[in-house]
Amino acid sequence: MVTPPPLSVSTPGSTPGSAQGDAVPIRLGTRASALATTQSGLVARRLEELTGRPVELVHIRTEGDVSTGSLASLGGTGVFVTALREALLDGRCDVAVHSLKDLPTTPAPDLTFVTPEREDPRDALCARDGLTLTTLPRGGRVGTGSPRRAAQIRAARPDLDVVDIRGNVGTRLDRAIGPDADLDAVVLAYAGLARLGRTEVISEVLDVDVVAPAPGQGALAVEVRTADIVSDPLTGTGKRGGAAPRVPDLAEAIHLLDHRPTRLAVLAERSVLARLEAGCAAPVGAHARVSGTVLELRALVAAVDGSEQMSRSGEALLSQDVAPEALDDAARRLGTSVAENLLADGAERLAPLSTTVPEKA
Ligand SMILES: NCc1[nH]cc(CCC(=O)O)c1CC(=O)O
Repeated sequence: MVTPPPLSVSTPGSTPGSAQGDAVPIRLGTRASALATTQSGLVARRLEELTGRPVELVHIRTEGDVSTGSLASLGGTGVFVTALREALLDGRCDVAVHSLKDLPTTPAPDLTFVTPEREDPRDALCARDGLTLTTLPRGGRVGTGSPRRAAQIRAARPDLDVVDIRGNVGTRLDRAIGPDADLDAVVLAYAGLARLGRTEVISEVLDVDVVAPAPGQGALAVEVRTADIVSDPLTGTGKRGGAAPRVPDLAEAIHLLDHRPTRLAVLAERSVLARLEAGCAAPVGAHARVSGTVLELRALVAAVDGSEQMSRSGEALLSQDVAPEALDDAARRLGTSVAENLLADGAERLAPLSTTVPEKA
């Protein structure tokens, strides 16, 4: 993927062997929610281990945090992401950590991200009294802000009343298991609960064949300025104006954070979304995994009312003797072809795939 620059670049304020306190700190941009700061904290620890430099967290407020409108009405694409990317591009931070599923599939100019090893990508039912999707009472109320989850819950249990909810993980959990709970259950990503240390609230981890996860769910994207990690082969310096990157050993650390099987799986999943021209608020699920030398993918489009679903699967052989870029291309082609099969089946009839609601300024 990226070529690490030479390691022995000297920087003002950091001589080799100097104490960590003298080293140029890495500034890591993060949203302020509990989940975001937890995820950023995990990446910050790894970066400190890999570089020996201190990592400073820089808090950035995004539209997704400020708005109280429903997630679907926000239009999905990029609500949690734009402000972090602006902070990276204007130099307020050097690294940004996103939940990959919140990242639009359109590449961001001048930015590059890697994906550390993914958590369990499945969704989790958090119900009162340990109830499961099969034991919830008839007409039970289940909260989710996600059209994808709503569609698949309704398809599995047409009698349930699916309620649109918003808020951070803690707020949503309170609706089902708090003292003032007004719902029987909520559906959340397993990964978010695991990172927050809250898996005890889960009453059932939903099988991917019952509720297909969001493309990229459970994975993090660690994003940097491309110029900071692509070195000029002649001078060993960053490409931007020939200047050395502000943090010289960031490139190698970023390279080491990348987990190839995760990267291939999420590339395939996100290529489904890209080919369908669907946003993260569309009722589209995709789950890919590397099994031996095979990349397996299943993708689904669902009618939000639960009346119908279409799914298609495919696999790609991962030859060992090709360049990483060729494997990336194979993963993308797999996602594209599975999406084209869904379109050929008439998936567009089931759901409006592209969200046309513009982002608020
Ligand atoms: N859209 C909010 C969001 N973005 C990422 C996660 C969970 C962590 C992940 O999927 O990696 C969540 C919360 C949820 O869906 O329950």
